Amino acid sequence: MQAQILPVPILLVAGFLGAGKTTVVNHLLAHAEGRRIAAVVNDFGAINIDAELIAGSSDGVVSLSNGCICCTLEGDLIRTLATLLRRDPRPEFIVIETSGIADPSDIVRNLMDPVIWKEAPLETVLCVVDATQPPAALNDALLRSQLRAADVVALSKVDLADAGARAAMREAIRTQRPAAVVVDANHGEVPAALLFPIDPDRMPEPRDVTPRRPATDRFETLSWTSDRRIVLPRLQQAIGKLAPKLARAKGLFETVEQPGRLTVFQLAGGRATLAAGGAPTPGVPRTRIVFIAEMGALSRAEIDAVMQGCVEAG
Ligand SMILES: Nc1nc2c(ncn2[C@@H]2O[C@H](COP(=O)(O)OP(=O)(O)OP(=O)(O)O)[C@@H](O)[C@H]2O)c(=O)[nH]1
Repeated sequence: MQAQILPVPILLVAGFLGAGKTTVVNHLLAHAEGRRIAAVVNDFGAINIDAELIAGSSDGVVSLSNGCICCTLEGDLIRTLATLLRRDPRPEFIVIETSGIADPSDIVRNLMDPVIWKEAPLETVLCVVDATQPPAALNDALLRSQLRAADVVALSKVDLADAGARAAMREAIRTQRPAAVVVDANHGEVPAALLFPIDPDRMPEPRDVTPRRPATDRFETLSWTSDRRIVLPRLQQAIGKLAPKLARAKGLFETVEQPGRLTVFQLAGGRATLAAGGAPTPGVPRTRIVFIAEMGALSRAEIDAVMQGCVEAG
């Protein structure tokens, strides 16, 4: 007798640039508690930064010691899912992190492919919303489309927002998406019970998806790499100059001040942070930064000119 193959539920994680999606996915992977989770992370530039933040490792599939795996979405989502479903052991849950500039309804439509739906039905759409942003930010068309698709909304960065701001944001979310459950996600923590099904045999209902709207290229991504090290005070000055034009930036680099180890740089919601990263990988450029801006806000020449001034002399 052939063993029954259980469907593998999919959790889709949406949210605006820098909202905290990777932080939620990281938390899920780090607290998998025996669940074999496969995470598909989105890489928005030529540089594979998300995967590195998750596992401290690079290229393609990363296996974690707790049985979870992680891969970047390269090209076709359906093909990536088919590859994951063929793995032995098979994942029990799949988490897909969408790009911060994606309308999730496009991905939901793809996931309703009948073959994929049978094997890996979309269980939950989670939208991560930055609690430090003003509630009016939810009026943005892209954010609205992300909220509209959500079953669960996770408020991120609640540690940085006061009670009044959090309540106002919750209210604004409820107005736009009354059907969603809204929870606080402190440093990426969302209760697993809200994201994964209790009954593995129950198939989720197919979803209504709004008709496809023509895609508009609203953001552009500019990647900058160098083999030279960053001079930190110069970078801080440069980011101050570029920040008003940026929707998001993140990077990994070695600094003159701390040679031999990487620094992780993040700019999200207008807030820049630096954190310690792992060891540099031989053969990989010392400085890798991805900048995302609204179309036309920032030119490649401007990035080049500003960033050239931030690295040590050659
Ligand atoms: N203080 C605080 N910082 C957070 C929290 N969640 C996320 N962050 C920070 O916010 C920044 C962006 O978080 P990410 O998880 O990378 O955001 P993202 O949505 O995956 O970003 P993109 O994929 O680039 O759109 C990082 O510097 C995180 O450390 C939180 O709950 N509290």
